[in-house]
Amino acid sequence: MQRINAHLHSKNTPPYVINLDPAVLNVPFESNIDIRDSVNYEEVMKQYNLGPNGGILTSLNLFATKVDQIVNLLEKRSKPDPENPDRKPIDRILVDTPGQIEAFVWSASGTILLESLASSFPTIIAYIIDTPRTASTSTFMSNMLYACSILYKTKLPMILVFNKTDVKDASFAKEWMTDFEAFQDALRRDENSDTFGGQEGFGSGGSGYMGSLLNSMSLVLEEFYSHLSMVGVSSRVGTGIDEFFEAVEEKRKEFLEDYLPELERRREEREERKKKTREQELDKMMQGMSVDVNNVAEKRPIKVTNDDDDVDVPSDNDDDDDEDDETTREGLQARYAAAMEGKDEGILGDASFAKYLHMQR
Ligand SMILES: Nc1nc2c(ncn2[C@@H]2O[C@H](COP(=O)(O)OP(=O)(O)OP(=O)(O)O)[C@@H](O)[C@H]2O)c(=O)[nH]1
Repeated sequence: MQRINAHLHSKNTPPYVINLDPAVLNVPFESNIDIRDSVNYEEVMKQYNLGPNGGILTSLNLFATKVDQIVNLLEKRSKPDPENPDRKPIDRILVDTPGQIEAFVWSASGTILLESLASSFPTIIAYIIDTPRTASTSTFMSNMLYACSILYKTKLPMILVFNKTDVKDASFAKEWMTDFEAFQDALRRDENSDTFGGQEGFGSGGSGYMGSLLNSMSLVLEEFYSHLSMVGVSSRVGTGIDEFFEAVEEKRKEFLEDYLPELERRREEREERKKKTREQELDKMMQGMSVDVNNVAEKRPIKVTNDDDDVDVPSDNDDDDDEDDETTREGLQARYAAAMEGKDEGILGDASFAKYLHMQR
């Protein structure tokens, strides 16, 4: 983050920076929006009696309730400001996610935040890999599987960024991703020397199980590699950063050409599904309610205390009965429809979020 932020500043195109890691102590760059300003991670852990990961997840959930405000702000900042013509509109937004990848990728709030961003801006995932720790065939494969799961979960264009190339060159990774035979050779080497997990891993050569598993997985991943861009960088030294931005540009085009139409199709499908469920629920609810209303009306007639008032008192022989019921039902229907669409903040806003939090706990 610091390196790409500094790079963009040096090109005189400062980015808009968002920090989504509630647990980070210090960040060596300035954020425009910082989750830590809105949510106190330690307080969240105390109040909800959570451990570190639960604390991060709940902080993200709390922050996700502000996503509309954030996207509105970003949209405003990405256009010229007539009141402040000297201010340059932002053209890049950097979002730093928590190191605990699963807390972001597999949580409802992570999905909400990503989908909201992607529905307003071309959004790209950069998956940062610690190259020296990915040099053995098994750690490489684990990393690729993780990246693959993120790609399929987020359905957004992805760049694999092999970092720390000042310590270990990433050419081996490129070779393994493009040449199946080269990976096979490396696999055989690791198998023979009993170094499947590399320095930090484990030795399990001899059983043949690991070898054949990795072999099959590398075949499966061939298709996955074809959808990715791969760059080697050193954040420390600054090498490969230009290639990183070239990959970003390539993926931005891909987002607009391939992902955006797909995103819109999925959104329409979801809206249609939501509408159908809403109508079905509404129907069920109104059926139940009209039964109740009739029961109550029969047993307890409305008590009129002031005869002078022009009150329409329903009675057994009142011809307007059906029409009145219909009007009440329509009125209620409209109000419930509004509430279920989330237009009535009072009914669904906080209550549904409280329920959601409860479910998460
Ligand atoms: N040698 C070398 N070290 C690096 C490089 N980039 C980062 N580091 C070191 O790797 C460590 C972790 O870097 P961070 O930037 O904190 O990593 P991060 O991905 O933000 O970590 P979390 O999001 O908290 O998981 C630090 O000690 C960095 O100095 C690099 O290009 N080369």
